[in-house]
Amino acid sequence: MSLVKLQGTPSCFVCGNENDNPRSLGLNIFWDNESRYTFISFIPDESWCGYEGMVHGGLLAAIIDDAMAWSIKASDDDIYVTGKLTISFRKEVRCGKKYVAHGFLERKEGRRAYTSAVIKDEEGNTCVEGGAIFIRVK
Ligand SMILES: CCCCCCCC/C=C\CCCCCCCC(=O)SCCNC(=O)CCNC(=O)[C@H](O)C(C)(C)COP(=O)(O)OP(=O)(O)OC[C@H]1O[C@@H](n2cnc3c(N)ncnc32)[C@H](O)[C@@H]1OP(=O)(O)O
Repeated sequence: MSLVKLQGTPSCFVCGNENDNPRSLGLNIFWDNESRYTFISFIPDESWCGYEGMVHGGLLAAIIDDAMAWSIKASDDDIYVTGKLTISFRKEVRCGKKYVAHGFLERKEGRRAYTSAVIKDEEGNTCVEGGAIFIRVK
């Protein structure tokens, strides 16, 4: 496995930088050309919570969305937007613990790109599963 750091989008809530977006989570996105997975590792802090100590599901959806978007972007210069996002929260994600999100491009059909993603904890348990249909913008 050889991970390459992707550039991110400066203004992005997930992968931006604090100069362009002070509210960005500022997460780094990596790409493995062998497995064709994206990798986003993160340790949520208390400001990410909904219920105390439990990370907000909407925020996890944003990370999953980005992990999948970059699995397309890693090999395609076209612009895609999220058309449909599905998500299953299998196990709670806790503040202060380490997690990794992976995104994967399953296939393309016409203007659609079908993707999947997971968030796992350090023990390898799947906490969140996601899927999306991205649409290539004309
Ligand atoms: C200096 C550095 C610069 C670097 C730059 C790097 C670039 C960045 C790269 C990577 C970063 C990624 C980080 C971001 C990640 C987050 C992404 C988001 O959150 S995006 C925001 C949320 N999404 C929206 O706001 C979409 C809003 N919706 C729309 O705009 C339209 O509805 C759109 C474009 C999706 C479709 O509209 P139509 O009019 O163009 O096309 P129609 O004819 O409706 O659909 C085209 C095909 O797509 C299917 N389709 C459309 N919507 C669908 C849906 N919801 N589910 C399934 N299929 C759908 C249709 O059935 C049709 O399929 P048939 O061609 O007939 O086979």
